[in-house]
Formats: sequence, structure tokens, C-alpha cells
Amino acid sequence: MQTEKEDEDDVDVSSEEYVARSDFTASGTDQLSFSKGDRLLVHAKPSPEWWWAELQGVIGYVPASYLRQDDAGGEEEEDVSLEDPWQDEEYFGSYGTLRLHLEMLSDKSRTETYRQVILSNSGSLSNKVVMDLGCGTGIISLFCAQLASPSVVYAVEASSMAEYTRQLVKQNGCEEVVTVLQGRAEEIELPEQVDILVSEWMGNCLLFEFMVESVLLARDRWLRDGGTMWPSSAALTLVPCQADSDYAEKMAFWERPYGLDFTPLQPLAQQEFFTKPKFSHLIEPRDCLAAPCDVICLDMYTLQVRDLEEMKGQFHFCVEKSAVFHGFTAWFTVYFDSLEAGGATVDLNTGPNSEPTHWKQTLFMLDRPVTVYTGDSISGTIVLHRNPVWRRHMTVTLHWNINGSTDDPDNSQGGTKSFPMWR
Ligand SMILES: N=C(N)NCC[C@H]1O[C@@H](n2cnc3c(N)ncnc32)[C@H](O)[C@@H]1O
Repeated sequence: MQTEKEDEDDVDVSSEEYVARSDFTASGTDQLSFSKGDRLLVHAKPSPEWWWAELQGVIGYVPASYLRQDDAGGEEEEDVSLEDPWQDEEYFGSYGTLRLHLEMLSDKSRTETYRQVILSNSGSLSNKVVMDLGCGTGIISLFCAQLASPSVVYAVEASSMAEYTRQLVKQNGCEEVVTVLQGRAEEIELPEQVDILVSEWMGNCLLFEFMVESVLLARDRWLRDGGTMWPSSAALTLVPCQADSDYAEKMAFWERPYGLDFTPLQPLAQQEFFTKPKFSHLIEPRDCLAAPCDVICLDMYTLQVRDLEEMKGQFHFCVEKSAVFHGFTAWFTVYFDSLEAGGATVDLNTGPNSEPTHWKQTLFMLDRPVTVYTGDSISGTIVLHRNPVWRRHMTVTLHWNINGSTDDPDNSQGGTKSFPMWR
């Protein structure tokens, strides 16, 4: 159901015409679907990301990043050239300061795992050529030089942090082994192929930032045949969950604040707090309503950049505890194959049963929580759809059906919801 257009008086006179850059499929009842090339009338811009627009008499919320203004000639104004679709200035600018590097280095689970990978493969690393892609402060490269004897490590870093990384390499007496190259991995020239391409590229929900594209391009250009990718594979995991405190804090709050009825604000709260995923979520094992399921698995040797446009997964959960089903939580695990045949694989699991990491988990809140019962099943699909314009962003669409074990009529229902990350 989409909102039918009220009478003319309700239309904001400052409406502007926009053209759709690409298709968009509504997921919430108050969103508006459209196709590439459609001309929409934007009546209001309540937030930078979501605008109130009309198409052929139907009104609803639309994602602003999917629209462009139509210039006089009707030609697509190349305003994308005004804004870099990779947002690299902002992106590498943020990594030129210490804040994010401090967060990553303070994440013991993350950093110790990479250390463990180097340590447990130290013998096989002797005389190897290594590339550390997106080395940041160079921690992984320093581990290689300190714990093993590679012939050389090319530490590649695009941000201005690279000049400090050179100092850290010298400060720790590793300049014989580690060579710091400042530049984008896709653009720099290495003097030789590499035996191992190691990188810590994972973003929230595994793929946000889409640094993985740079890793794949570097793999295709610099990893020798038979070389090793670290991580070697990755899995995105999903679980249906309860999120009582988040729901109470952001939605139930409006029911009786100070004895007053503020429920007319709940649709606004829904739009403002639950339209996007919550990145900094910490799920407790007891919040999981079923056994988690790996919904998307990436093989870093065969994955192609074109595969990143749309990644699909299926799930089938058997509910193990009766509770309110508020949404889904996602996290990831990456695996590091041993350099020795048959050697132990090291993994970095960012889920609720492992040491917490700076990624935490990602919570996708549904529009309407529903009680589920032990024995029910929740099955459906997840689609990660890369943003056609903003190349570091994606939309996660969840589609689910609940097959109630009880004969409770409103318990057999399902839905679909799309969550922009972030544009
Ligand atoms: N989610 C993450 N792990 N982000 C780590 C990103 C680190 O890699 C660096 N980086 C990201 N992409 C690239 C690239 N294509 N080339 C070089 N460095 C990069 C970035 O500047 C930061 O230091």
C-alpha cells in the first residue's frame, strides 16, 4: 500500500522535479518504487537520505541518492563527477587521522588474530614476497618482519598515514624487509608478483566500504599463480533475534512518556531509527532465537568484482525459544588458510560467541515485531545490492516468512524490508 496523493492544497509549492538514476523497489509501506528514468516530483526533504516524492499521483519516501536533478537539456547532468562515487577524499581523509587506526589497533581480537596467522606460518613465510594491502600503521607488515623472515613486504597505504608508517618501520628496525608504498593498491606499481596478499579489508556487515574490490583487483594483478590470499574466505552470518532494549528505547518509549500518549510519533521513530541498520549492535547469545546461519560465503580466490553488485543468500531458521522476533542480526567470520598443506586454518569470528571486536554486530529491525514460538520456522532470502552510484555503499534487503507451528492466525506472516547502508 502506498500513500495516495492528498488534494492539491497539501502539495508543497516548492516541489522540484528529479530523474531516477536507477530502479528502486520499495520495502516499507511508506516507500515509493520507481524505475530508472522516471520523473519524480519531490515535495519535501525531511532528511538528507530520504525525500517525500510523488510519481503518477502516488506519494512516498524515496532514497535521495537514487535521484538526480534534470538539467535544461534533459541530459544527465554529470553531477556524479562533482561527487566522487567512491568518496575517496573523505574516505582516505578519515584514515589519515589516528582515530580509526586506534580503534582497529585497540581491537585485540582482530589484531591478535593477524598476529597468530603470521606466527603460525612463520616458517613458510621465509623468503616469501608479501603484499599488505591497506596497511594503515603497518602492524601486519611489522608482525611479518618481527615474527618471520619474508624476503620483502610491500606495505601499501593510500592515506597520508603512509608517511608515518615509514617512520614506524624505521623506528622498529624493519626497513630492510618492509617497503612502504603510498598510493591506491589498484594504481601502485610493484617490482614483482607476490606470494601472499594479506589485507584487513572487512567493513561493517563484512562488505561496507567495499575495500574488497581493491583486494580483488590487486589479487588479479599482483598475486602469482598458486599464491595465498589472507583472508582466504569469508562468511556473512545471520540470526533472527529479539532486541527488547533497542525496541523499548526507540519505539515503546513514545507510548507513555511522563503519563502522556506520544504514539503519533511512532511512525517518525520507525523512519528515523529503524530504516537503517544499527552498526554498533552487541547481541547477547540469549537474544538469538535460532541457530545462526551462514547466508553468504566468499571464496577470495574465485570471487569477482562483478559478483559484488548483487550477492544473495537463503536462510531457514528453526525457532528454539518463544520470544518477540524484533529483527535479524548479522556478523562475519574470515578464514586464513595455512601456508602448509594440511596446516590449521585460523579464523576471526565477529559473532556473539567470540571476543567482541570493533565491528560488533549489525542489527536489522523489522517494522513490526511479532511473537514467534519454539518450533516455528523463519525462512527467506537476504540480498546485498551494491549502490549503483555510491560505490562504497549497499542496500540489504531481507525477505522472510514465518511458518507458525501454532494455529495462531497472525503468526503465519512475513515481510520484506530494505536497509540502506548508508545511501
Ligand atoms: N575496513 C577496514 N579494514 N578498513 C581499513 C582500511 C585501511 O586500508 C586503506 N585502504 C583502503 N583501500 C585502499 C586502497 N585501495 N589502496 C590502499 N590503501 C587502501 C585505508 O586507507 C585504511 O588505512
